[in-house]
Amino acid sequence: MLRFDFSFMFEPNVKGGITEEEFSQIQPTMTRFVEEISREKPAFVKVLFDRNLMDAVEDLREWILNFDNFVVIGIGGSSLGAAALANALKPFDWNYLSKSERGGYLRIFFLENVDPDYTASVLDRIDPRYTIFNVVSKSGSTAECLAHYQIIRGLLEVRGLNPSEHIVFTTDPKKGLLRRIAEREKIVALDIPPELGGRFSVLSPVGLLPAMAIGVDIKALIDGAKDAYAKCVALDVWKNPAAMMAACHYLHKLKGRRISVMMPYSNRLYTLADWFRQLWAESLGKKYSLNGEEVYEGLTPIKALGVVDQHSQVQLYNEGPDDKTVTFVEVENFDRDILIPSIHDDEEISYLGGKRLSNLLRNELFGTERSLAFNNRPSMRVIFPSIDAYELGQFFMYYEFTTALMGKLLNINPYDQPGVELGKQITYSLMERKGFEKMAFPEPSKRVVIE
Ligand SMILES: O=P(O)(O)OC[C@H]1O[C@](O)(CO)[C@@H](O)[C@@H]1O
Repeated sequence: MLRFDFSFMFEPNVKGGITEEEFSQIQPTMTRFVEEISREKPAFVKVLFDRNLMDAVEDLREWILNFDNFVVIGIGGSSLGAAALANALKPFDWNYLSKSERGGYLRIFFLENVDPDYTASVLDRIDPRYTIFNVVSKSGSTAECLAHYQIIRGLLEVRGLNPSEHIVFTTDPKKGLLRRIAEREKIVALDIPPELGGRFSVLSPVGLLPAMAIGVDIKALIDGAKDAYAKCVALDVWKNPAAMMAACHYLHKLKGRRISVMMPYSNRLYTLADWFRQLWAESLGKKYSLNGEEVYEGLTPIKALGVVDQHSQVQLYNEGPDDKTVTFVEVENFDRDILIPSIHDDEEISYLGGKRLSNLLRNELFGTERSLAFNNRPSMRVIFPSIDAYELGQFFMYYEFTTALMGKLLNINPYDQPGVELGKQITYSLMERKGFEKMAFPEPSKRVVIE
């Protein structure tokens, strides 16, 4: 099981940390909110116990494994979870390996951003004859996804390939354009439960299908999440990692620490921080409270990579404004390790000889953690005994539950994202989408441009 170390979130370990009194005051509230959420059973919990969703993915296994390439076409919650899984659970050279070296599983590519250079370079790398395109969109109307969908449709058409043999949708079970096209053209379509938000959907077919295609043990993923959920509903806050994380981040927010840095000391877990960023930002950044008051609430998620960002960000974390909490993500056992040979006796280098690279990485984490504590900057650690599907499943569940608790503490709705719509509508207007012609939007009356 993942472990959590909150020591440096608290006094006396960190001056200005959480006091015992502050924590005991919030404990009854945390217990009440844990009870409420376990009673409410939000969609991200229900999805774990919906066997049909997993079966629908498993039913496609034989078909999917015929292909060589799996291309995820989606953005935000429709791609970040799958990208985090692929990056964490597959070696960095996965796409360069042969099919037999991949154990019969597929290469994986992501078409998220509509950057033509990037999209073209991905399409250069895949032969559509041996490719399955997974078009993932809960709403079925996201412009980036639909643009990429039409591009690959065009590609299949010029190759005389049948779209229903190379495309699988993941979308709303009833609503939206993709569902309509699926019915019209008999294209296979997996369901995203209607009440499940994109950023909470990694443990649904949104994440499970790509994960299966690259050989991830999706049952272990769900089992990890279920075992974490069992801890998330513990009423004793001291035994409940999600309640502890929410209480600590909330109490530090009250102390002015609104910025949440996630700093994995692992390249494989770095993309998890991207998934966390959407979850935290889109769930907690809300203009209105549940009572309709203007609150402009939210905590700002920032990602950093250990140890690389020790050499770029830590100066700020230690000596800049005291407005952050840092979450280190530690790996205890890496799949591989390297012994540093002793080449020179010079004092500046000899101490590294005979040591393991993982040893250096871990001591760098501890060094940074202690330097923050020395500067009275709070931090916590999430500890992965190793990196596998079971642990990833836990991580997703702990953070989804923590986010739900933060929504209660901040008195906002963590499941909607009204603030993303205006930008989309202005884009529709600029792209001359029917019905958006009259969109008025602010133009700078005073232009300040340096040519
Ligand atoms: O799955 P969809 O509906 O294409 O949306 C993709 C993403 O866009 C958002 O709606 C934000 O614009 C996210 O909430 C969502 O994860």
